Amino acid sequence: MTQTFPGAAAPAAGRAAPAVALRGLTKRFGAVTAVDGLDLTIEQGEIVAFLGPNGAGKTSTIDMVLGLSRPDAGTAEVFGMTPRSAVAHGLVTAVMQTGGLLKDLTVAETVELTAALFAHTRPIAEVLERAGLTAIAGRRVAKCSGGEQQRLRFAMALLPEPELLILDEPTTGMDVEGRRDFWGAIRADAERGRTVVFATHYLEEADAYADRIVLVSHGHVVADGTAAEIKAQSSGRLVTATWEGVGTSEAVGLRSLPGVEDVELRGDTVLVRAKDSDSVARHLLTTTPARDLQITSRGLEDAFLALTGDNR
Ligand SMILES: Nc1ncnc2c1ncn2[C@@H]1O[C@H](COP(=O)(O)OP(=O)(O)OP(=O)(O)O)[C@@H](O)[C@H]1O
Repeated sequence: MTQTFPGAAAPAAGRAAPAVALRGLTKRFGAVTAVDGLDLTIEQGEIVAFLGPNGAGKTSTIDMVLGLSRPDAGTAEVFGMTPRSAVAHGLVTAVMQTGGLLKDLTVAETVELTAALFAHTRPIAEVLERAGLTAIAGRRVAKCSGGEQQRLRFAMALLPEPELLILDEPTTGMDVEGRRDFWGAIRADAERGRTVVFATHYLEEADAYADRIVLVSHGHVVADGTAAEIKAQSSGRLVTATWEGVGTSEAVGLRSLPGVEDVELRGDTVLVRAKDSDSVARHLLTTTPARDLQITSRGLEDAFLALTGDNR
């Protein structure tokens, strides 16, 4: 995808710079290493969930991507430039969890006041519409629900029409309906090609709204891929088949296939746990009398616990 940014440094010849490029990113707070040599590239247009348990280093990483803090080692680049430069160019904005709202203003007044801080913004009516706030534009912030307040922060973040939108645990404390409306607005907006990165510790949110999940634990990336890939990575898949008369020698044969982790026999049923379920299925169907194949993957929750060592 080729994009041009007014006033921004030209991207590397012939190719758009990644939205985010983190190399060996490290942040320490005294004895605590919050971010520990983190490497990550996010291409333009991706919707990425930054998923991890409490204290994994999500907020510390985001703060460095936004230029709010400096790495102790490594580098953070946003669209090929320093984070501060990207923020100054209006290329990146953020929706944070709390703060930044004046309770006595209305929704529209809040957006108008924020717009006055930028040299150029999208029309106010348009950002209110995109954040699903038109119907409550005249409502005082104090009367808005948690979900409506987050959509207001989203509207404020949309004003400079950023290329990259960063959300740090944006739905903490929201009810189910508020979350659904909030993500509905974000997803609809992302269809325009905006890059979206959000930190969360809600598995279901990462699964439902991200194209790609970057799982972090103890300050570094422990898994990276689609929800399905991450599930497969930690626990593999279970291939179950009916194989009349299957015995120990057949089980030993299956066990020797590449990527097979475990084989279990239950009467005429064989259960094979494997990283590469496709090749197991192919083997069973083409070289054995096995039939009634089923392939199932374990849940993202299992993957999360296995990969992060989190014992919530
Ligand atoms: N300003 C700070 N001073 C000291 N320690 C800090 C500071 N900020 C973060 N930490 C520590 O760094 C580690 C990573 O924290 P961080 O907030 O980045 O994690 P997180 O993944 O965002 O967690 P959460 O989901 O709870 O927000 C934690 O151990 C935290 O206590």
